[in-house]
Amino acid sequence: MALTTELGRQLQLREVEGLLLQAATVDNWSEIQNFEAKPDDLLICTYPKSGTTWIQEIVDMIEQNGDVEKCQRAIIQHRHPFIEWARPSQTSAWNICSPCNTCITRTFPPDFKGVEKANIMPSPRILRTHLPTQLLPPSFWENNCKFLYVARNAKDCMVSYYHFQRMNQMLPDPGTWEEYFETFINGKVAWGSWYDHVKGWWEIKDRYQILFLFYEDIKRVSKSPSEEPLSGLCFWEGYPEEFKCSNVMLPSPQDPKHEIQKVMQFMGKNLGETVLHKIVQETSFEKMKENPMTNRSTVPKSILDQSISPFMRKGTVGDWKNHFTVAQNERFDEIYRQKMEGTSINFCMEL
Ligand SMILES: Nc1ncnc2c1ncn2[C@@H]1O[C@H](COP(=O)(O)O)[C@@H](OP(=O)(O)O)[C@H]1O
Ligand SMILES: CCc1ccc(OS(=O)(=O)O)cc1
Repeated sequence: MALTTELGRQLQLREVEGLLLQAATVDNWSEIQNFEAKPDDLLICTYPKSGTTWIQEIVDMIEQNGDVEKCQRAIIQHRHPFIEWARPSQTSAWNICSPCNTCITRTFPPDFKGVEKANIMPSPRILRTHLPTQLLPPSFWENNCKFLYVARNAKDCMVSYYHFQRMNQMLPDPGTWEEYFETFINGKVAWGSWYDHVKGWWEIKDRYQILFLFYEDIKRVSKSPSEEPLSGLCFWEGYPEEFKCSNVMLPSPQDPKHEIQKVMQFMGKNLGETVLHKIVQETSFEKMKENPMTNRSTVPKSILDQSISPFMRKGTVGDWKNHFTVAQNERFDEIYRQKMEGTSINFCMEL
């Protein structure tokens, strides 16, 4: 009982092949590695905080042909099994009750492991993971499954992960922003280094059935001028100066449904313009923040404390500018250049 909640939080990560994962995941590692993928599985893959929930909702809306009611059937965490997810064992030392700070017998609501959920799910299955390529259960490669990878620029990812670790009682306390900056660039966070994760998936994208998307592209195209107020000055993010104007309707620089259309085609679906437009609207940050099936409001405060930071926090591109000092930005850019040397991947850091 002498363990503090803080120490309990630090104990929650352990290494597999040099990469930090949740202890409960490591405890179930052989079961996860032996997971049997099927040829018609679609696996949603992301580094944490890259827009997983967003792409899950987009994929589900496509799968359900734009039927909002059907997407309300369950919380998003239950719709697409998280294959490496396992609830920590209830008597583990780190299951210390956060309100009383002493009790270790507190029970979590029953939950199936990700692999168990996937095993009882009818095909075609849509699953999700944060695993890097080298730790993915081999059956996904053997069965030539489809992978949908979403990448987000490292700076915004770091900021989002920092706030997530502040509010997620199942992950280590991030410490100060300065401390977390070091932790993140050294890859000492759950699911490891952002650089290795993104590079790993990018490098194999042409060898397998991988649709590789960027958070920033989905964000950019998810905003259409027709949804903007028609009066007053318009300062649309991402628009060149000459497009900023007052009281007029302007053409969109890109089809707002472009990225969603790519996902639809990848999934082998064919939905009309009206349905695509509905999907764009229903998966906006504002809608998803209010939606109890996506905003994590059903997760107990003892796990996700949204009074510290909401799960649907900002949903923007470029929030890093509100966190990085000039010195941190320069240091980050230099480290980024070294770590990403030789890759052709390009990220947009602001819209
Ligand atoms: N519909 C949406 N549009 C834009 N961003 C979204 C979104 N839904 C979730 N997000 C953002 O995606 C991040 C969470 O990613 P994940 O689902 O992988 O955990 C959060 O970023 P921020 O913390 O920057 O706001 C969250 O706000
Ligand atoms: C593995 C730590 C973790 C991650 C996400 C959680 O909540 S949710 O699945 O995003 O609702 C909880 C714990």
